[in-house]
Amino acid sequence: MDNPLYTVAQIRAIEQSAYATLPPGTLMQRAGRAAARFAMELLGERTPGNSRPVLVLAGPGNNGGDALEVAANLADAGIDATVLHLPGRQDASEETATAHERARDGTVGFIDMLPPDGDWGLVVDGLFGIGLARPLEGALEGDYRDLVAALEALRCPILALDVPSGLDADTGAVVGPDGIAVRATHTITFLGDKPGLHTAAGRDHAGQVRVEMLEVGPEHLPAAGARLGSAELFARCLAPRRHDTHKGSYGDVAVIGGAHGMLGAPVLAARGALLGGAGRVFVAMLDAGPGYDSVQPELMFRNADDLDLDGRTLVIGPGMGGSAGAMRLLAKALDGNSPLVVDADAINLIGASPDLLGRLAGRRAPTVLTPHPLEGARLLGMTAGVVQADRLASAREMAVRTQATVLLKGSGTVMARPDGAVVINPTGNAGLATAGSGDVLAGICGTLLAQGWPAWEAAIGAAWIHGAAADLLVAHGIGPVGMTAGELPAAARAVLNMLVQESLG
Ligand SMILES: NC(=O)C1=CN([C@@H]2O[C@H](COP(=O)(O)OP(=O)(O)OC[C@H]3O[C@@H](n4cnc5c(N)ncnc54)[C@H](OP(=O)(O)O)[C@@H]3O)[C@@H](O)[C@H]2O)[C@H](O)CC1
Ligand SMILES: [K+]
Repeated sequence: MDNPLYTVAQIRAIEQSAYATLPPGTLMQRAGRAAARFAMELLGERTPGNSRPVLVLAGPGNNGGDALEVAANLADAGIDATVLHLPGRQDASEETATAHERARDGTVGFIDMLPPDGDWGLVVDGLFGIGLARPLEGALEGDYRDLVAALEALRCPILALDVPSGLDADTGAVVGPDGIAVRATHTITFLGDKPGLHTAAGRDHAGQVRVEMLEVGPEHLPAAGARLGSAELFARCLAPRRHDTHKGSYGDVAVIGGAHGMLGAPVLAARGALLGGAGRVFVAMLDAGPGYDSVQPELMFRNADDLDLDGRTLVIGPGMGGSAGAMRLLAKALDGNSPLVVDADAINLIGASPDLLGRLAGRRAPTVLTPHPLEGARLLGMTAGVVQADRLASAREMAVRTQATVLLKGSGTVMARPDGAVVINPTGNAGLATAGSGDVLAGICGTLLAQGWPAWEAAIGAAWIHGAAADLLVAHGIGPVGMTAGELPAAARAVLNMLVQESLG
């Protein structure tokens, strides 16, 4: 299944293209009907007239028009709908004015302010959609900010229309330096899915996302530059194992890292690589560390300077530090022909050295960079805040500069290629926000490269499997609170085996 993600500019183009072929108001009416159906699903099968009312927030633009259509449809279905309408300074569009009349003519109730003791069954957020032009403000401009803040105290589901109000649909950032945005439990988004619902603050604000195409056919849809990840994007790499194979059939991974005081990081990466299926996994330590891993004695420990790097997939950086020795090893790895995952301290070193950056950009073997936002910021010479303000653009820029596949970690991990293609990973949860989980991810990415996956599929697959492993742990009560990185490799192994099994049909 293809899951394209469209920019606001592309959604506007889809809207205009479809609009030209339809009577005025058709798309808004369809949006209103679809969202009212979704609202009724969320309300469950409660007896009409005997349930808590639905609060519908309608803003000044067409998002508000959608909301008024929802209210009219709910009222027609016998559901008690109350609208809080905050019109703007400008006249409403014709379709929004029509929706307003329809709601006024029916049994919809209108209120001017939020009652302090309101007991709602559901809130519908139709304040702003893709037309949000600036941060939500207080008294001077309609009290949007206070209204959204008041929603935080409610315990009922919140259904956002198109985009949670206050969120940037392109980037997933809350608009404004001290901005506020609706925290919806569900979002019904129109005419195509949007990247901002799936990355940065997007996942926390959008909740569960449903895409509603409003009966607009594929002839109106442009080519998407970004898509939402799915196992189908790497399905061609999932192969069942043959009987007549040996450990040499599944590749060697060498994890290079582990300076003094940071010996755990490469071990976690190596465990991820081993349980992800590599034939042999080495831990190449910079420091004189432990001789073996008592949890995973299959791992082979070596001194980093002594290990032959040829013919091995390398994961370089976990706990590596920034010593001259680390730099020398990194230069050697970058100059070689081994598939390579560049993580953690290795990224910091490259960020500080145009020479290393040049070596990286000149590589021909498969190369994946796995920065977290701060490492990515060092690579681009900016702050982590700027990286996070537009994660897709930042990841694309990193991919161009390094000529490598980039995997920018964070909620809604973003994979980018130098040609601009982007995938946002949909799996994972807050349990991954713990020390060492990035090391395991680098190890999983390395193991997939070692098993012959191309860089793009290895990055998408590693992010997906790592996130699904965390989801599996949560499903078993192991997290999100207290989930540890050491628990991820076994869960990732279970996910990978499930995927291979499913790929057999
Ligand atoms: N047109 C259709 O048939 C369909 C539209 N859909 C829905 O429409 C919205 C997009 O509608 P649009 O009117 O372009 O934009 P919004 O409703 O999101 O908001 C624009 C209005 O809001 C004002 N504005 C913007 N930011 C703020 C702010 N921070 N505070 C106060 N007011 C703000 C803006 O006024 P200006 O002063 O900036 O001119 C506009 O009045 C889309 O998201 C869909 O929900 C459906 O897709 C169906 C088809
Ligand atoms: K909205």
